[in-house]
Amino acid sequence: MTASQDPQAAEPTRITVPGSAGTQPYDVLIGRSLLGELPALIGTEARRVAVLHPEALAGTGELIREDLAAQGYETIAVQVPNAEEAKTASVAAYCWKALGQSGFTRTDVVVAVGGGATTDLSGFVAASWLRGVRWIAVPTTVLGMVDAAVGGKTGINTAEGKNLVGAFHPPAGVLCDLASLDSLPVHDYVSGLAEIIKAGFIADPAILALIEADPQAARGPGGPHTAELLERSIRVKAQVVAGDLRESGPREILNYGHTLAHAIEKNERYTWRHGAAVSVGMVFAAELGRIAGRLDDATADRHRAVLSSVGLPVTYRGDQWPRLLETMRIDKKSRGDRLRFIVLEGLARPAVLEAPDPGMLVAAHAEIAA
Ligand SMILES: NC(=O)c1ccc[n+]([C@@H]2O[C@H](COP(=O)([O-])OP(=O)(O)OC[C@H]3O[C@@H](n4cnc5c(N)ncnc54)[C@H](O)[C@@H]3O)[C@@H](O)[C@H]2O)c1
Ligand SMILES: O=C(O)C(=O)C[C@@H](O)[C@H](O)[C@H](O)COP(=O)(O)O
Ligand SMILES: [Zn+2]
Repeated sequence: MTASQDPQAAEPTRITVPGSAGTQPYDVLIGRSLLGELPALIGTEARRVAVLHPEALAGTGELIREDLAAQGYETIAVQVPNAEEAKTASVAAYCWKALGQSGFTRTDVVVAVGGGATTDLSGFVAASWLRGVRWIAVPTTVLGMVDAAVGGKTGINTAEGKNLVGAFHPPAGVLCDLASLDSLPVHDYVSGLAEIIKAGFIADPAILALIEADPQAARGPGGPHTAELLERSIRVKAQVVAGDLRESGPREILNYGHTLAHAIEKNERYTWRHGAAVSVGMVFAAELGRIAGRLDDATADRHRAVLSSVGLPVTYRGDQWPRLLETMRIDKKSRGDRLRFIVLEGLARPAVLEAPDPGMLVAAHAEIAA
């Protein structure tokens, strides 16, 4: 029996991401056994479908490919490396070659099955192939569901840093099958909690209360609030990107904690998970906000407490500051020589801190230095 024929499938939750900057609205579905939704999203014009998946999900990728082949599409499965190793120009070129050799035209469709690294790469391949083909995201990690697959930021890394090449190219739909979280290692599950906690601090403090009520339960898919945490975070993301797809202003709040996080990821040669780096980055941003006189002590301290309660890191090697500072200069929020950070002026009150005094950065760094 294919997943699309599962009689147990309950009605999924549907969150619509409104169209923005001339793009079409699309739905994020959260539930179980959602593969039956794929053909409607692929549409009737498509003849070929490419299923991109990481090595770790070879079985799932093949199952989806077979399901679509049985429905009459010409299908290819394209296996890419796990995690950040997939977000390179050479892997993108490998995918372009696979599309070219299969005769992939503008009406054909990419289906991305995997975590945020896979959906970032696949979305970028879809954005660049023939200058843009339709793609559908099937995120299989917490982080992919609540953040990476939603909002249309796609991209790859370069030797100089994280996500430096990419495109805004929203998917035609996002299918979050909760069953896929059962196979996710706890380390990866917890990494996704960092982006959920980010959504809590920048927009929806109820998220923080749900996690603080039982941090241990939040560390796995069986917790009492799993679905609510995912849904609340997706609603935050959907609402923010709806107003500013191309990040001309308000969308920058989703980058809370990311200025330092991306520098840590590069410094660690991408052996740290993104969420772990975002966790340290948010503590840094909270300290920066406090030192700049914008954020109260209690909210700043709450970052360290809630992040460490679920097992996320809140410190980083103290001897790396010059390298981190250098990398932060190429952050996408920078303007010329001016570094720009998202800070909080209270719970759910994000703001931009422009060109902070270097002494403030050093002082904030001292608070996270191990
Ligand atoms: N585009 C965006 O808006 C956006 C937002 C947030 C993060 N991101 C990006 O997302 C990436 C991080 O994504 P991630 O945390 O999902 O990690 P990931 O994609 O690197 O996946 C982590 C590991 O889990 C494996 N995996 C995935 N699903 C699995 C499953 N169900 N069971 C077992 N193993 C599974 C992967 O193959 C990989 O080895 C980073 O590159 C980050 O920059 C993008
Ligand atoms: O969607 C956004 O906008 C974000 O900033 C979400 C982040 O969680 C995500 O990591 C994003 O990929 C970072 O984007 P970048 O523009 O800083 O590379
Ligand atoms: Zn992120």
